[in-house]
Amino acid sequence: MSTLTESPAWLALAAHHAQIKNQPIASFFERDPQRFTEFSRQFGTILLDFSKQPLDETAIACLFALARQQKLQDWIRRMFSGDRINTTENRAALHIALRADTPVYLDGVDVVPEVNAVLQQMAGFVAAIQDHTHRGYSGLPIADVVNIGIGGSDLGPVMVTEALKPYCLPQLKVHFVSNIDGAQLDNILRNLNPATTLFIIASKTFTTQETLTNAHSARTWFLQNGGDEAAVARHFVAVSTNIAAVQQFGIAAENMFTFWDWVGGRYSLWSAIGLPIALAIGMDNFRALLAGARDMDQHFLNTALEDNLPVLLGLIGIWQINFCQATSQVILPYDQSLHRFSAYLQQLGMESLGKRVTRDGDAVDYSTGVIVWGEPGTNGQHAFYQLLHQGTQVFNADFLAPCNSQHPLHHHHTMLLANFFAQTEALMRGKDAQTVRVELEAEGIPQQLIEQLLPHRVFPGNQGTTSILFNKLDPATLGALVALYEHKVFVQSVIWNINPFDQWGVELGKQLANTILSELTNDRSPAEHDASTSGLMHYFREQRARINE
Ligand SMILES: O=P(O)(O)OC[C@H]1O[C@](O)(CO)[C@@H](O)[C@@H]1O
Repeated sequence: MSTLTESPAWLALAAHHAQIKNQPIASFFERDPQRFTEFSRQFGTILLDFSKQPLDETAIACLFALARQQKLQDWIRRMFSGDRINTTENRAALHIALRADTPVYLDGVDVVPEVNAVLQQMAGFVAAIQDHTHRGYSGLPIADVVNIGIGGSDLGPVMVTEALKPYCLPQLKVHFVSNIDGAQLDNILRNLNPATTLFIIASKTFTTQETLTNAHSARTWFLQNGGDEAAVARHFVAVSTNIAAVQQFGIAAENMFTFWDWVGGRYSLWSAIGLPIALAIGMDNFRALLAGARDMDQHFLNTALEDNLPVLLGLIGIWQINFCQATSQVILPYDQSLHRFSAYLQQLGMESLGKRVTRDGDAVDYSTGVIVWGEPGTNGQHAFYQLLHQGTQVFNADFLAPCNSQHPLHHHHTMLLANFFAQTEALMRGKDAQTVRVELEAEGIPQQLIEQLLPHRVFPGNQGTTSILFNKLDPATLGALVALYEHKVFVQSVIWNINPFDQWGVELGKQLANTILSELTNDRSPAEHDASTSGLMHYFREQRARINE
């Protein structure tokens, strides 16, 4: 047994869970008419309601005791003060400095001036594109921006530009290419004019196979369709921490926006990786996004655990995963503009928390990160909610929605929210056999058929959900929501004693892909592969040869 699972706070939680696990969530409401007020918290315009979670006051108190036992507040302070808490890479995790307006120190040096200098550089570039000072090689204004990046160099910018569509400036279209599958790049390029297209090559390391391959193909397309080498500088900029690799690619230092090794890829949308966001929504709105995140940072740093939204969200997840045995976290935004939000949180959660050893390298004997998934409501209702209502999996669900839409179809928004509220109520209450029987009898269904149908029409309910309502999905609110989830992930990492800032698990597949690629391209006989991999490679070669005949 690990020190965590044998610790007093963990054992108290386990014992309390055994006591209350058979009490329906609905019964907590019957016993406590004030439950909604007591089990919800507000920060700014964000309301977090966890009253529909399967826990009571004692459970919450035990969770706070666990947080204290794991020294959560110390860890929060360590992150904010630039300690090298990413120990396997010997790096700080200072994404909070990207949105700070007071000094943040790394090794005794305030990093905020450097951050501001890059923000200034971004502002100048955004203004030059917008006011047409920066034009394409033929003198026409830039009309399309193509961001080439993957993972954290793609998901954040895509998610935010989609979420903030109402704030996007009409004269510029921003496109995203991430996949090594050439279909994505080809589909975008075939509709673009090189003379009016700007490429942003976004890669923290500038070594990522997908991004560099797409970047080279984009440059070839540019050169073959009217651009020349001298024009590349006007049409290609890079965002990276790796100046040497950027220059080697052929992009001059003055066309590069930098960031720092203390910014994890999945925490980087606030840095120059956010350049496509700033081009899409304008620099003022980008700064509002940063300000919203900063407000959440200050809330996280300075608020007592009991009223701290990221702490609460993280601890609810701990209760669900480690005590209720939830195996997935479903993110259900009732807002179509948040349609990439769960994909974004998937990288944030699964790269950060998909760890099997503690900070000290000992194997864990408790669950850590779970699968993160989801789609916007109401689409999900007609696709996978069946499993949520009547399947056998234990999951934790976050429902999110703005109280006010940004479109004029207000009655749609009321219907959308009615569905949100109905689903969380249905997941909690379920429908018992007696209710089903009465309904079927009222429909005049014969008794024998009622008995047959009954088990299929019963909903067990008692599924925990957290509801997050906010006033409107404006840049500041989105910034606060993303920071809320970043810090939630950090809270869970502290409880589990794992490092959320590395991602060694992505390396093995990359190494093997390089070996296999050279075997496939050079038609070399495969090295030591298993029979399945060799068989697949052989089959692929044969089939490809056949198509090319
Ligand atoms: O920005 P880069 O260095 O191209 O990396 C892209 C992504 O690849 C990963 O390293 C995973 O392979 C992510 O962590 C990262 O966001």
